[in-house]
Amino acid sequence: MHRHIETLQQLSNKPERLIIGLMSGTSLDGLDVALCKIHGDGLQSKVELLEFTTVAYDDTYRRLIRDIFSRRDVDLQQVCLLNPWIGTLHGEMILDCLKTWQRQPQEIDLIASHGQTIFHAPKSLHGVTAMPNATLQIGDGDHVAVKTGIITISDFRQKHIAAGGEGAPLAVYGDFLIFADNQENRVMLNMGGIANFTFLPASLDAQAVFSTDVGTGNTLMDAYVQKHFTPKTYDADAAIARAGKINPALLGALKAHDFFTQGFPKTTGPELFNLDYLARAQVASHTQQLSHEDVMATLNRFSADMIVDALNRCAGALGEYHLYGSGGGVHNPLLMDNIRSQIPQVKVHSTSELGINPDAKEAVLFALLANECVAGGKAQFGNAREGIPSVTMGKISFPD
Ligand SMILES: Nc1ncnc2c1ncn2[C@@H]1O[C@H](COP(=O)(O)OP(=O)(O)OP(=O)(O)O)[C@@H](O)[C@H]1O
Ligand SMILES: CC(=O)N[C@H]1[C@@H]2OC[C@@H](O2)[C@@H](O)[C@@H]1O[C@H](C)C(=O)O
Repeated sequence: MHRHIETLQQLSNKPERLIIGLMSGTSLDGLDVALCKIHGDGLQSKVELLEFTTVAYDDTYRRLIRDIFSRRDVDLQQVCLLNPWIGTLHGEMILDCLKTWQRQPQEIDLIASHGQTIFHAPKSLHGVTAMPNATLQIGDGDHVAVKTGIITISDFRQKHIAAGGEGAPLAVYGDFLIFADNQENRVMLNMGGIANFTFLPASLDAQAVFSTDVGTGNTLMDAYVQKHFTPKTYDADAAIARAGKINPALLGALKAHDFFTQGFPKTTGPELFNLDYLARAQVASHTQQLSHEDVMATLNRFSADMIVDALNRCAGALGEYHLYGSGGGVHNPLLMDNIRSQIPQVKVHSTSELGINPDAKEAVLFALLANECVAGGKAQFGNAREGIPSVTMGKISFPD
């Protein structure tokens, strides 16, 4: 037997595994690195988050990715070059984290690498009937494995698409395993660049669990700040949005898109929600002259309203529920106020109350998916129903 296959077999029999989960999202703020101790698998999984860091990307990384990110007219050579380059860079970042945490690479059982999404094209976006749902993450896993010497599991989204999903949101798989609770209905709301939520019924009925993207989290606000408030990259503590007033005409125009009337589950990205989207809404609502502050106040409210709208549209299925927030959006106080004030009946918490740092949740999710890949595969998510197929995700890369 190949020694790495033997290692995998031993790993799968261990009571607990040390897994580094990585997430690099649409905000391009940095690489989230979560060192997790995962005990067991499937619905018996228990996660202890031992360490968490976001390694900030420098301007070069941001510029190189922005040149190709969610754009249809890219230099294909650059995409090809960035694929191994990002893999190696992420590997180096992990080695730096391990040094800081005073850990040796040999102690780590697995790396779970999401890679960098550069284009996400569900059918609802590309509209080409003969073509499937599609998504592309770069930062190849072989390069992460060779750089770190650690077996790496990567490219989780392709299996989901192959089995009938849109390649996202995958949050449902991890959320169900570690946050489902038989005492309360829970909604796990993540607000990164894009906002999504997972519904976890107290019945623990896998058929009733679902997950969906709902629209923008921070992506439009970030893009607007980066364009008009350089060198700021986001609206820290909503200082800019708080100085402005919501413009109802622009808000209405932002909401007037078919994406919001489509049923759930659905996925989206900055391929749809970008500055062109905003510009079209400004033209349609004759609001091109608005102050930057008013635009920001309106964008903030837009994210909140579409999150609340999606929650309310699902309200029949949700019943009474507790909302647990995660992702960078929980640090935007105006966004949180705009959500809370519209659903006063709902108790709003942070995932930190469930033992997981809200900034780390998505990286932890990928560690759980890697754990399932080597040791699980038994949890059922509703028998391949649309959007949540019961499949094992990820590709395995050996370090040599
Ligand atoms: N103090 C703060 N005030 C306002 N916004 C904040 C603050 N801290 C973080 N954010 C927002 O959170 C964003 C980062 O969120 P996060 O890291 O969850 O995104 P991501 O993982 O890249 O996104 P996605 O998961 O959708 O791809 C920042 O770009 C910013 O908009
Ligand atoms: C294609 C892609 O990278 N999508 C991300 C993005 O960020 C949030 C939202 O859009 C979600 O659908 C997804 O990530 C999380 C981790 C998910 O799959 O659950």
